[in-house]
Amino acid sequence: MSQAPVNVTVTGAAGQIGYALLFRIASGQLLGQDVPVKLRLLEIPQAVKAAEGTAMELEDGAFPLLAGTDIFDDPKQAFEGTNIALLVGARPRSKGMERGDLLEANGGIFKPQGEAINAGAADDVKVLVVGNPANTNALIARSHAPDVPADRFTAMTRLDHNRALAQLAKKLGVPVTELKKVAIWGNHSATQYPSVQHAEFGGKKIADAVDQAWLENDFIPTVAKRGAAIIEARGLSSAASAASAAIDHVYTWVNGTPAGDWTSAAVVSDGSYGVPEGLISSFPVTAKDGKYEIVQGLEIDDFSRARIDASVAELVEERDTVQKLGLI
Ligand SMILES: NC(=O)C1=CN([C@@H]2O[C@H](COP(=O)(O)OP(=O)(O)OC[C@H]3O[C@@H](n4cnc5c(N)ncnc54)[C@H](O)[C@@H]3O)[C@@H](O)[C@H]2O)C=CC1
Ligand SMILES: O=C([O-])CC(=O)C(=O)O
Repeated sequence: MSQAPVNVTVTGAAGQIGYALLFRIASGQLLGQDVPVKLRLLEIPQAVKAAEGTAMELEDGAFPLLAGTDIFDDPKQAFEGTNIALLVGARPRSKGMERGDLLEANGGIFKPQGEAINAGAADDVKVLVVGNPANTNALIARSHAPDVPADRFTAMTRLDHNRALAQLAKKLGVPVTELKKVAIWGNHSATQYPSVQHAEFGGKKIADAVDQAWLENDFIPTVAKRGAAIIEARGLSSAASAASAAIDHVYTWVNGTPAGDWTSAAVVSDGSYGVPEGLISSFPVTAKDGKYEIVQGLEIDDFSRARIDASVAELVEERDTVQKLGLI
């Protein structure tokens, strides 16, 4: 360990995603095998004891890159000096509950966390919001962190991106590594638009290899409703796959996307593709020098346009709701 440890704050550390995520961070998969990390866990007071148990197990892992684990129940302390903030803690959706129902319940969590990030995080802080409704929770946190550059606030649609890759690989009978330029647009919700308009496999266009009916009736709904299908099957929402996607999102943010490909992340819109400025919407993005950037100049066909607009309309609605609730 030659360099100083990177401070990584994880909220909801005693939850199911936390349990899958922390050990992968400690093993070096978040930032790289030569980067020591210090964990700062945030939980609500009732769950601090459980977080302490997880911290004991982290200790028992004897991870060479783990420089220590601290536990807090106060966001101000948890985000002090943090370089990477993973905002996981929220109330998960239970059977039959829609994301809209969660806005009010979760909004209150993300305001104080945004304020704490603004007050105490390191200058280079990068924030990933996982807790649902992730895009709008990120919007709330960001609106209470006016001193932090807008491009440091992101929400997770990498799980949707990975789900799309998996479905396409299965359909086409190719490994996921062959697939390029798949994109998730819009909200991390059932309205999201998983797009293959520009996607390729082995140099060929995916849109030419699958029929439109399969895309519309099978692929898009399967990816967009996968979260609900996992809840139906497991009785609990996705956890290990969500943790894995959070690792991918941050690793890519820090280490970059490969040439000739992109990934998907919800980032603050600059007005690109008609998405209102300031909304946190998923786009195809590249990462370079520690920055995510929206891929520019893509031609958007009519089918894609309608799907993007529908999901963005939902984001506008969520924004208007939290505005009315005084959360932004
Ligand atoms: N963006 C995405 O792709 C995905 C998002 N999710 C979302 O991630 C969130 C977490 O999921 P799970 O770990 O399964 O939930 P969980 O219920 O197992 O854990 C949530 C944890 O957050 C803690 N918590 C609640 N309020 C907090 C606060 N104010 N500060 C710190 N911690 C707090 C709880 O005590 C609990 O330990 C949910 O909102 C879920 O819907 C889940 C899967 C995918
Ligand atoms: O649907 C949920 O609540 C969990 C989630 O976000 C997902 O699995 O994509």
